[in-house]
Amino acid sequence: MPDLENLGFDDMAGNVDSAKAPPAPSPLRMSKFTTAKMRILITGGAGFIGSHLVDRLMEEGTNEVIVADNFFSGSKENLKKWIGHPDFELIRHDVTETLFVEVDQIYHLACPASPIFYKYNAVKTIKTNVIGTLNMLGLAKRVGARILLTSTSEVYGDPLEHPQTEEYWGNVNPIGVRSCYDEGKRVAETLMFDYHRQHGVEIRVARIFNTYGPRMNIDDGRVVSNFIAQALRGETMTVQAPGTQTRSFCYVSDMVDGLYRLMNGDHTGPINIGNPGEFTMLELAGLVKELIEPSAETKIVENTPDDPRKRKPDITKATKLLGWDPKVTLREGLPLMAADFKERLTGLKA
Ligand SMILES: O=C(O)[C@H]1O[C@H](OP(=O)(O)OP(=O)(O)OC[C@H]2O[C@@H](n3ccc(=O)[nH]c3=O)[C@H](O)[C@@H]2O)[C@H](O)[C@@H](O)[C@@H]1O
Repeated sequence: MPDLENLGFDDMAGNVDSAKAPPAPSPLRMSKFTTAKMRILITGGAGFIGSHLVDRLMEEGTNEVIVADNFFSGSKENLKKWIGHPDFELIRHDVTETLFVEVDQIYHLACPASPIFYKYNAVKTIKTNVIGTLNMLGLAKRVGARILLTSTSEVYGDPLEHPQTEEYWGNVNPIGVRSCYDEGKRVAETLMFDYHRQHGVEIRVARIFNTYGPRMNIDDGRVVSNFIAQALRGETMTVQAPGTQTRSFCYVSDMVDGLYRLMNGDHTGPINIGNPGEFTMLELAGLVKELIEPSAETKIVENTPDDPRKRKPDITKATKLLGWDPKVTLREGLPLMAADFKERLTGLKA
């Protein structure tokens, strides 16, 4: 039996004994704690998943939300309904620089997530993952905040185990073109557990699997957004060879619910959050044709290096420890995303 506590994993009951008591919030924050709203920082909150999380937290009405985003891939447009709200603040900030705010919780999402975007400036991507996570952990330690990292299924690399459980250590190329992201997130996870063991910081680590839904950048470059945009523009859908590689697609509202439950539950993780429905890229293209644009055609194009051949989360832990399971099927979610893309592409909605 491995020493789970020293590995940083939850035991089967999902508990990790901290080596230390968590750092205490500042006296001012403490004094207001029972009366003030929960103050929550979301790094990357102007992005696709981040902005949906902002909606969820703002709609509760019991939170103050601060978004820090450098707008590399995120957009103010995603947050426009909250700008000017007294409980909402938007800061143009790059997480590779330190940030001083007094908060109770930190959702640390900031990082470009589409392969095209994260490979564009690989050095910046790894700095974001390493220095950005160090900065946010330093903040969490100083103010006694609980911090949640959105890690990724990419920590499993091109997996040799299928489906992937949280105990699988992965098969990752440390020097490839994707390494800035997948190795970057692996280091970020290490930093989270080191701050937890050494300094008692309260951590939560989610491993996010492919997520889709309204508000994704139309030219984001990921497969669901590409296929839908191509189908709606009358272009041919580009299936990267061989087309039999698989992914499991989670609708964004399910993802946000999983992150929220993880943050507010008692388990550090890492916990897989994803929809275990598994599809080949050819099947996905077939669904887009069937559900969105019957005239859409597909063509096979060249793939990129180190593309994982298969990916599917084992969500036993999320179900058991968080009471979470995804509700929206791909058949239900694709038309919802297509409706949003259609509105934006035809300019009906600014
Ligand atoms: O969500 C995840 O778990 C991770 O997956 C993504 O990486 P990837 O799965 O490669 O995402 P896509 O770029 O959407 O590619 C998925 C598959 O679709 C294929 N693809 C992509 C684009 C396209 O036009 N056509 C196409 O067939 C790719 O070859 C790949 O096999 C992102 O890198 C990460 O942000 C994220 O953490």
